[in-house]
Amino acid sequence: MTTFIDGKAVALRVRAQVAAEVATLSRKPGLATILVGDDPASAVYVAGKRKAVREAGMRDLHRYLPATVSQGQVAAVLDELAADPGCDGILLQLPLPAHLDPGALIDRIPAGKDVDGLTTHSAGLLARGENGLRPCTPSGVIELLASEGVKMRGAHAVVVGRSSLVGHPMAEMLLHHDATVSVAHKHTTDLAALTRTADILVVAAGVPHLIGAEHVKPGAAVIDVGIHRTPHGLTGDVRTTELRGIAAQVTPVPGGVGPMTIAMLMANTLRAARR
Ligand SMILES: NC(=O)C1=CN([C@@H]2O[C@H](COP(=O)(O)OP(=O)(O)OC[C@H]3O[C@@H](n4cnc5c(N)ncnc54)[C@H](OP(=O)(O)O)[C@@H]3O)[C@@H](O)[C@H]2O)C=CC1
Ligand SMILES: Nc1nc(=O)c2c([nH]1)NC[C@@H]1CN(c3ccc(C(=O)N[C@@H](CCC(=O)O)C(=O)O)cc3)C=[N+]21
Repeated sequence: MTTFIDGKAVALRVRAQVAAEVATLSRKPGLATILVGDDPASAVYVAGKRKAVREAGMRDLHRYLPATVSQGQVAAVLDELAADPGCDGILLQLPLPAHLDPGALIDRIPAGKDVDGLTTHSAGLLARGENGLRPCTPSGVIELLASEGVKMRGAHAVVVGRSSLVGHPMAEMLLHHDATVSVAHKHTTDLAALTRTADILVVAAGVPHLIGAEHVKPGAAVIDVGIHRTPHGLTGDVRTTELRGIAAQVTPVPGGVGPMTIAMLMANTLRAARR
């Protein structure tokens, strides 16, 4: 039996809880999403985040900047939001146009407002296992595993991908939950041999349909982070239908990790506002 994990349902639960707590606050938390340029996928994601902000009873402090904006102009917007006491969280949507330096811009976000968990400061707190704001997508994956009762302690977790947005923080968080963690990337020599040893397999490679039946140990939990827009709709990095009867749990795309990313962003914004 293979369970399809309903990320949308778990996400709605998290968001309802955040909204209930927001309703008790004397001041509404404010989240600033910053969208630079006209990448259509980014526009969809930011629209989803803004809708969640409104539904949580928070203030939407969205900023749009044209693709031609300079590094200095983006920095000025970030500095203004950093100084604004009504702004509790700042999210700079990635990817940025190629002439901008994302690392330098992200690091202008004060640690207390870093609801995306992507600054050098937040990454350092995660590496040291200290309290801080954590990246939303890997937090959402941990939440999904916990909600399904998947045991992390002592499990062999394999993370495919090592980006600072997903794979790397994912591996660190699984390590903090006492999993034994392996991280695969483009130079991994035999991907299938490694992934077949995984009790928990998190795939964030950005390669459509990379992972199939030949990569999965019977009884494993398989989490598909990948998102790709095709003429036939959204698809992930995992050939999910092949895993029926093999994996114990799999996440669908859409309706798996994506909605959790947005839910954890709401949770992080509430946390940032409380501090
Ligand atoms: N559902 C959600 O909420 C989110 C979904 N995503 C999606 O997740 C995917 C990954 O995103 P992101 O981490 O930003 O992507 P990146 O392109 O930044 O990173 C991809 C990682 O996968 C590794 N990789 C690529 N090809 C292979 C391969 N054939 N075998 C093993 N490893 C490989 C790369 O290795 P190397 O380091 O060697 O180059 C790299 O570390 C994308 O599809 C993205 O759209 C992203 C964020 C949130
Ligand atoms: N600074 C930054 N922070 C991010 O968190 C960030 C980012 N940049 N860049 C791009 C990725 C991608 N991402 C997603 C968010 C929601 C869905 C989501 O809601 N997906 C729905 C489908 C929505 C749809 O696309 O129609 C689902 O999977 O069911 C997906 C992906 C956040 N990212």
